[in-house]
Amino acid sequence: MSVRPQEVVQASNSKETSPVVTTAARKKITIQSLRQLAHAKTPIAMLTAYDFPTGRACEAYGVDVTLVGDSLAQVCLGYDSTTRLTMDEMTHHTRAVSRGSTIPLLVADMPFGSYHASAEDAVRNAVRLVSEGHAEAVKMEGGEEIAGTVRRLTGMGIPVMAHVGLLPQRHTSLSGYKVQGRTAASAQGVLHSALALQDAGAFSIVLEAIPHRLGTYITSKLAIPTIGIGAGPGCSGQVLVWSDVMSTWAGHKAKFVRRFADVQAESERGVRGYISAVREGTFPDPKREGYEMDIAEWELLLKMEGDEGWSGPSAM
Ligand SMILES: Nc1nc(=O)c2c([nH]1)NC[C@@H]1CN(c3ccc(C(=O)N[C@@H](CCC(=O)O)C(=O)O)cc3)CN21
Ligand SMILES: CC(C)C(=O)C(=O)O
Repeated sequence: MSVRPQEVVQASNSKETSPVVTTAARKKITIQSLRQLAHAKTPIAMLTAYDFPTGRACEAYGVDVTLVGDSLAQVCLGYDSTTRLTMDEMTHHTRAVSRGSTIPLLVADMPFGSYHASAEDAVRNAVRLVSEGHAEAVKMEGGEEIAGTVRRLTGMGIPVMAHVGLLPQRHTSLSGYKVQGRTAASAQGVLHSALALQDAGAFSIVLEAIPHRLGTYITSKLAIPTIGIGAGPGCSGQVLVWSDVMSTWAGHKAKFVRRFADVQAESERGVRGYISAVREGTFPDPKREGYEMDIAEWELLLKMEGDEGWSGPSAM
């Protein structure tokens, strides 16, 4: 049925020295190989996934980093904000993605509220995403105020991807989803946050919705890879939400979104085609989509039921 992860790993067991990822031969993506990609100026491709098939697709088609983003709340679970997402939901979906994922680095978002109340809370919840969810790293939104938490988690061996710029979990206090770093003072704030988070041990950092010049500038000032979403081509890599890439998200389209496929149109074609065939009686076709029964057994059944000569419902 499906390609087993083991077979993919064996196929990639070549002696290549370059960490460059191809579909033919791929090695496990690690924090070290991401750093090598960034230093070689080979852009890193990160994409979100929310369940087993999307995790499998990221793996099979060559994504470097698979993110179980808390956009899960909106694009999969139908909540109006990422702040509704619970640890139970994030853990459940991360575990599903992990079943289809071995090669990409698997990162899970820390849900809103799961890392703010105390360092103990952050540790417990991050550990849960790793041990129960099978995530390899966690992502957290915030600046200097979460540096202590980042230090605590990295210190105990849980890799942290930081996230600065537009912080969707704070859309209420920020009065909406707004581009950040447009003034010199705001840009300096984003840069200093990024530096503080790198200093606290973050292995990579998402830059969301900031001017592209600032994305390039921050990337040049950091030793760790930057992953941009609406932060320009000068970042070490890019990330987008699966449902935006596939055109399956019917809600708001941010300026940074590019739709690379129209899965929505294909879904409509499939659903409408199925309904029409059912209503027209052309599905199922008993020859192609049905099962046969030995005629002697059939005659015997009719005899057992005292229904010899039965020739279908119209004869009743
Ligand atoms: N489908 C989807 N894609 C995402 O990228 C995404 C989610 N959902 N949900 C969680 C967060 C929310 N995100 C968002 C949401 C809206 C904007 C947005 O509308 N930005 C304005 C900026 C306007 C301005 O300040 O000038 C835009 O028009 O791009 C950006 C990021 C990113 N994340
Ligand atoms: C858009 C990415 C960076 C994210 O945080 C999410 O998917 O929630």
